[in-house]
Amino acid sequence: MTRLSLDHLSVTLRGRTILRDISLDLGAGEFVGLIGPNGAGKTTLMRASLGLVPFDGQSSLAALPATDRARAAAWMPQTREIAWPVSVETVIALGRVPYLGAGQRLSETDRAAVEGAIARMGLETLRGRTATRLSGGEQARVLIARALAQETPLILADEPVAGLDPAHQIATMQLFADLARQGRSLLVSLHDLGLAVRHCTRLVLLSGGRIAAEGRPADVLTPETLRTHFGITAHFAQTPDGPVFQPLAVVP
Ligand SMILES: Nc1ncnc2c1ncn2[C@@H]1O[C@H](COP(=O)(O)OP(=O)(O)OP(=O)(O)O)[C@@H](O)[C@H]1O
Repeated sequence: MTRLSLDHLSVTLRGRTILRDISLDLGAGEFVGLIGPNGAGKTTLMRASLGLVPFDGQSSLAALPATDRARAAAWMPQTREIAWPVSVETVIALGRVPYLGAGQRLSETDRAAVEGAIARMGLETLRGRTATRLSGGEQARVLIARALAQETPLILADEPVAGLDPAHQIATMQLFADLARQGRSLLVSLHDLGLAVRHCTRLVLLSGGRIAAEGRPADVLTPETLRTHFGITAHFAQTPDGPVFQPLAVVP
């Protein structure tokens, strides 16, 4: 089952071509890591997929009416700003808005989704706190919980683990991998290639606005790819604890 289908998608902003001819399908059960150097076009690709920036070509998601889109995909943007000084619980409950009629209160189902998201992100002790007064990493976890509460088949997240401490980074990546195993689909941009290699089912490498490589993590992060697109060398080994990836040096 395809959850997102991009067909020859291109984006031009202020006369500059940012993305060229991107075709990509995301199926049920896939946890796809979108990787690439700064400015490669990762954010733009996710925003265009959602219909948040104009594009040429096709996005199955952007083609949906707004309410259907909000029930099909949850979006966690890179900017973590929470605008209003409301409780953590209230921010997370905003994930249920796509299911509520005008003025309608949360149903039992909505409340269960909010509770599930709070538990999954370990936010029980923060639920009553004012969201704007949390640390950056805590706010990020609240916004991931809001996306989880939306209970969509597809989640798009822009650098969701940036700024989280190691335990929460690993826990969040494991949670995403679990969601994929349960049949959900995730498209997540990541700079931490070590986490990407360990947890993603597929990597898509964007470079210069094009897909430069895609496939199983070990097949994408070759020495040649790392040198050409990231300008680094790295140590990459299969170990009894799973794949281990460590960037080593910048290529002169
Ligand atoms: N509104 C805009 N107008 C003009 N150029 C833009 C606009 N938004 C993004 N760009 C440019 O598009 C390119 C891709 O940006 P994008 O944010 O998609 O990259 P990214 O891969 O997510 O980068 P990073 O890893 O640094 O977050 C950059 O060169 C950026 O300057």
